[in-house]
Amino acid sequence: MQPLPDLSVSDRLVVNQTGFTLWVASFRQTLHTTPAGWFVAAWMAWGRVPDKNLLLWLVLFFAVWMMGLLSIDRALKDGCDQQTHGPRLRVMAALDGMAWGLLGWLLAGHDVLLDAIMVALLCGVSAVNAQVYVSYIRGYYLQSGLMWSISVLGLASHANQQYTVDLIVAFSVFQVLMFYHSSRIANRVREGIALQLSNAALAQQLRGLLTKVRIDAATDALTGQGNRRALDALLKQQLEFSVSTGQPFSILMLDIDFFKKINDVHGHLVGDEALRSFAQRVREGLRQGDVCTRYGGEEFLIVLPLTPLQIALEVAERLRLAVEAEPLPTTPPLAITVSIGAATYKTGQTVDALMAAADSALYKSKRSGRNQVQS
Ligand SMILES: Nc1nc2c(ncn2[C@@H]2O[C@H](COP(=O)(O)OP(=O)(O)OP(=O)(O)O)[C@@H](O)[C@H]2O)c(=O)[nH]1
Repeated sequence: MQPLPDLSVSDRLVVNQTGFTLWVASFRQTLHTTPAGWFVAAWMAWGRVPDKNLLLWLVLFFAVWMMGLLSIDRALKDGCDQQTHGPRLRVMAALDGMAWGLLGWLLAGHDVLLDAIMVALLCGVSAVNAQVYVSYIRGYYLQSGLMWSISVLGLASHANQQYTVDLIVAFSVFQVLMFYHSSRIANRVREGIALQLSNAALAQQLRGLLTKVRIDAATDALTGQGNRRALDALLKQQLEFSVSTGQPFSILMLDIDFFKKINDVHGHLVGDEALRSFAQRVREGLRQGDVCTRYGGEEFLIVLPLTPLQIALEVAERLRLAVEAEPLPTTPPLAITVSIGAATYKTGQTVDALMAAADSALYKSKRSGRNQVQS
């Protein structure tokens, strides 16, 4: 069998494990057809071989068959780990091959018709198994190899009859061809599994990247809060919700007072740190469902779902006090204040009109001396 191209050791393990799992499931399926094989064998052999031998073979095969089913069910229940269940299931495959081989041994040398039908039956078993074991080809070599060698040994013990030699040659040619073709098909199947696995891994990686891109596209890089894009989507959503349910919602527009001075005195890096720290303090002062976004520069916009104006003013005042209460933990610590404009959605209003209302309330706060809340 050709080695698979471009597979790492771990990829190879995953491909082997997947192939093994597929084989176990198919192995279980095919065991359902085994009793049909017994029926054909018993019908052929009846009256030609001693009943005792035939019954012994049936009992032995039935035991192997039952053990096989139980082992497979146990493996499937346990998640089919190849390391754990591989050895036992390989033994089952070997016993299965031996049981069929024993049939060949038992029936060989009686008469030309019986032997020919028996070889045809074993070729059929081999052909079926070539498909069943296609994702786990080593199991096929084991199962059919044993079946072929034991039955051929049986036929060879009657090699004084010319037809048994012919049957040995025919069966051997058939088996070699089956091995050759099934190994090539198995290789294609393994390549298919490898391709599917790498596609699935790629799809998962892409899904992860897409989620990250979506989050990044809606997040302000400096403060980690929602950005303008997220705000627009959120406001649209809130407005639709409010229209359909009649529930109020409010927005708060926050602007740090004299922020320019911070940049001028301490530099832009400290200004950036102050923005991060301010955003965090605001975030900490909000309920779970409230959303803080960076509107632009040192302006932030908070969306308060299901909130009437009265409550919005209380939230705003609480935030204003929290900002004023202690300096931001920047280096150096900065004592700042914030002006806030509040507005509540009125039926029929557009998003732009609502924003304009909050903006003019903020302007009023600035005009009235800053560090206050207006609506
Ligand atoms: N460090 C930093 N500064 C920013 C950022 N975005 C905007 N700014 C600065 O924020 C300042 C805003 O100044 P102004 O609009 O004059 O407002 P202000 O000084 O806060 O005064 P009032 O708003 O009237 O109280 C400007 O100096 C901007 O450069 C940023 O991302 N990082």
